[in-house]
Amino acid sequence: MSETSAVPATPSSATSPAPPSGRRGRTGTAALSRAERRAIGLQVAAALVWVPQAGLLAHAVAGIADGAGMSAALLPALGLVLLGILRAGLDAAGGRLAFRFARAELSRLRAQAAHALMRRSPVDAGRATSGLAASVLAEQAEAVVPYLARFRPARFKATCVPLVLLAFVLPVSWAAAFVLAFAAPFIPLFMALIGWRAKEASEAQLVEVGGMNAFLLDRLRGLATIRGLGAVDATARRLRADAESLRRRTMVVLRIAFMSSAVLELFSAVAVAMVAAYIGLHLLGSLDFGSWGHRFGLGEGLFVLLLAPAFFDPLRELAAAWHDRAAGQAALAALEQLAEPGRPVVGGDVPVAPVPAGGGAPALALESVSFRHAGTDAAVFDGFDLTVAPGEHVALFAPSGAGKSTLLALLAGLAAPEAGRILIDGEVLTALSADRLRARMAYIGQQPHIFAGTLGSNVALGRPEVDAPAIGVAIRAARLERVADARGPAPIGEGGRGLSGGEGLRLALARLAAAPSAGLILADEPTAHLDSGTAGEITEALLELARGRTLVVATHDPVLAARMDRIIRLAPNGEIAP
Ligand SMILES: Nc1ncnc2c1ncn2[C@@H]1O[C@H](COP(=O)(O)OP(=O)(O)OP(=O)(O)O)[C@@H](O)[C@H]1O
Repeated sequence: MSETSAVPATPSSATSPAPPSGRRGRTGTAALSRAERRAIGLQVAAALVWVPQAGLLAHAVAGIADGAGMSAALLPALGLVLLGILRAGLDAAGGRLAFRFARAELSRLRAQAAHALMRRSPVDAGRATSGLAASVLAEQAEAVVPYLARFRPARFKATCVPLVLLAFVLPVSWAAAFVLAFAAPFIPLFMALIGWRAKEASEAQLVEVGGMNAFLLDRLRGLATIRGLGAVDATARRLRADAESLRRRTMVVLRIAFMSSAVLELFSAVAVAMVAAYIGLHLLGSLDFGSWGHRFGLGEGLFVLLLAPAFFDPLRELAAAWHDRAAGQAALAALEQLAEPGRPVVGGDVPVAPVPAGGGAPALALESVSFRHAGTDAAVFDGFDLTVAPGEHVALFAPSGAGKSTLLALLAGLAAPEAGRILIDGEVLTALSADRLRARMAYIGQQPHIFAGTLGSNVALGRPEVDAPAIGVAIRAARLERVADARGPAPIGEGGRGLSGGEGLRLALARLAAAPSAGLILADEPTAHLDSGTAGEITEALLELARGRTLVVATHDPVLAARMDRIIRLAPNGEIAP
């Protein structure tokens, strides 16, 4: 644990997204919701308006051909226009509804994944890297919208609209219906075959995009180290190779998408041409079969001919949206993976009211605590016991890897012990009590995270009760006045760029100073990597702030340890050394 900072640890802040509704499965898009059903229903209705339109058109042309004159076509033309307006309206309304539904669903899935990420323990090594999480949540997740707004309505239209049109063609000519019905299954068949390849290619492409984003973000963060090691060229080469590989994968996805539409166009063009040839020959009297024993006229023939291309329209639409399916499903899978619960922090769901100052210094007790990190066999603690009196200052003094940071994480409820109990002020740390108890703690990590912003905003961290005078007091308590005077309102760079290590730690102490309700301070090696003079100043400031509070400090610094009331020596196997 290294990036948490000295703030009262309240993961379930007011800004946390609500827990997922559980209305559906985790990526739950299998069943249709009411909003989606309505959107699809409107789009299907819009497609079916073509049936009366085709009927009117065929009737008007047949009338003109029979010598009824242009005036007989006026009424059908008016009907055609009105139906056209209705069709456009239904289509637009259905499209808008589907888009709105898709955006709402995407927000829900994003909130669900963000919630799961937030709930995942910082000691869980399986947690997605921040680059990957940012890439999935911000970029890849967008592929869910065309999948829900375009592909799914298109799939429903492709299953029901052709059947309805067939029901209108069949009474006129079973031969024309047969040609359409025969050609139709080839299209989904070939598209499915191509689709499997498309899905694979699209998933590989998404993995590549995610990997490249994660790589880029990590390298940007470590730019100074890369420069220091003279690895700029190697990093640039790797990035270029990644970009080239991504280009190749994108081309594969596009090639497959083009191929699927070519297959569709081929089958639909052949089928429509066959229907047209059949109708023409039938009208000329050269082909007598296929019309239930009677010869259909120009009107009926034209009606069937107009329905034939419309029969393939939904399939064409499905083919156009086919690529959305692969990308959308891959994005849903990525979001689902982010939403995996993993190893959660204890609690994290219970809203906590602000804790009034002066709650007192709590006592601590660990009773037979056992813990091992996920994916490791060796237990860091096995039946570990410890008690700390209220207001006591203790040092966890141990060599590297003995479990000091893990112990602090357990005390903060950032991970649950496998066995045993942790009591804070006599209250067992459980999912129900953790948020409340955490609101009385402050945590100073080895490298406090510093956000891009002013010094003051970094001290306040959005806490409404930390106003300008409180920030001033906190800055003085942490002995940061010199930095504050020099900086004024100038922003600090992200990650503390422009601040020294000691100043960064003092900023963490200022955050602590602005949290008077935190009766328990957990500090993880606050003097590590500092020169002895700065370490001494940090020690003094910490001790001053910890007056009247319980303090647990993990350290290998004998000078800091000597200033505590008690030193607890941890052996490398996580036991208290004699
Ligand atoms: N997230 C993690 N996943 C798996 N193993 C971990 C994880 N964090 C720590 N460990 C392992 O658990 C053991 C205790 O680690 P911990 O960080 O608590 O030690 P520490 O005493 O704080 O060390 P240091 O002084 O170097 O910070 C080590 O063997 C470490 O390799």
